[in-house]
Amino acid sequence: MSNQRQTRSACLIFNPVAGQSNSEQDLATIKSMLEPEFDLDIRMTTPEQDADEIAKEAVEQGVQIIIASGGDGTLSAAAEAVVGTGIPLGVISRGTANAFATALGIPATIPAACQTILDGKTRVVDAAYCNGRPMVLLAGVGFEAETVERADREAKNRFGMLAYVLAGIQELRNLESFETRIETEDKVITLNAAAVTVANAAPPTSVLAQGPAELLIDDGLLDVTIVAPTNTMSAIAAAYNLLQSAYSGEVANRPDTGFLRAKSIKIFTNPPQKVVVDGELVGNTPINVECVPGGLTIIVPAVPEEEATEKLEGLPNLRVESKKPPAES
Ligand SMILES: Nc1ncnc2c1ncn2[C@@H]1O[C@H](COP(=O)(O)OP(=O)(O)OP(=O)(O)O)[C@@H](O)[C@H]1O
Repeated sequence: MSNQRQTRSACLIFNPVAGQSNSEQDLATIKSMLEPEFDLDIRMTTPEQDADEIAKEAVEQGVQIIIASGGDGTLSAAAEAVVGTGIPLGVISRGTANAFATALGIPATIPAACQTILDGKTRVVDAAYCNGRPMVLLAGVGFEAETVERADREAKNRFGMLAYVLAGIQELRNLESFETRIETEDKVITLNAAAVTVANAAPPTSVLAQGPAELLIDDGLLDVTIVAPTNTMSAIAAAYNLLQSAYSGEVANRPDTGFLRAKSIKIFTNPPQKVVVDGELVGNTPINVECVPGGLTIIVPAVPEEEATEKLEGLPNLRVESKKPPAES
């Protein structure tokens, strides 16, 4: 094959143990689609060297595009490393939850994600810094952090997405509220809460981020959702209401749920609470989250993802045949 069409250089960061699929097959598919168009420098993550380190190295070496392929951990780490660099990030999601791709409107299948990268349409969106650390999706204080800690690797391998749900249900039993002080650029709010989430972008399944009707990723602002149920039953009802808000585009309207929008958010709690940033436990409160308008350049579908009305691809023994239109009588 001639190399004439290989014009763009791209670093492909690939986690060989992400998700539950066959990673050799996944890599072969990615290579077959991208190699005709890109000069691909493929780098595997290892337990010692994660996507963050590899992406930073590639940025220093002046790579044109970074493509990350793995679960949410790999994708978030690579995205965080390119915040503020202007280097476009391509995303090929192969994880358990695929929250990152869903939040950014990137298709979840490997062929569709590769096609998106080949089409090469970029979109400049916001990012954020949480305690000085880059953040792309959200920071969770309290409940969400406890849930992430519970959904460990072994459980994720066994149960996939269900691991998070099971962890969430277990956590609901120990629901505890804490004193919270939220400071924005123009307000100081004090209240009791069980979960406070600061989101730049979030998939609908990040229920605790769904207070507002819609999370805008390019408005220069962050969305705070506060959930303050007083018992397990109202926690379940609040979560259900938030899930509805995510899918219906209406604001959460229960008295134990609140939301606000700001550019800069400080959160103090008593007692200190665990904090998760983009799915990873990073420490305890207090946190200071600052929006970075236009901080991330992401490769997105040329036509925004429509709600699929049909999806059959991947089903065992699949065969689809077109029927002849019925003869007019
Ligand atoms: N070659 C490797 N061998 C073993 N572990 C690895 C390797 N490369 C990366 N890891 C580990 O994989 C984890 C990141 O996994 P990633 O988020 O990509 O997938 P996942 O856990 O399947 O997805 P999700 O977060 O969506 O559940 C990190 O903890 C990292 O240390």
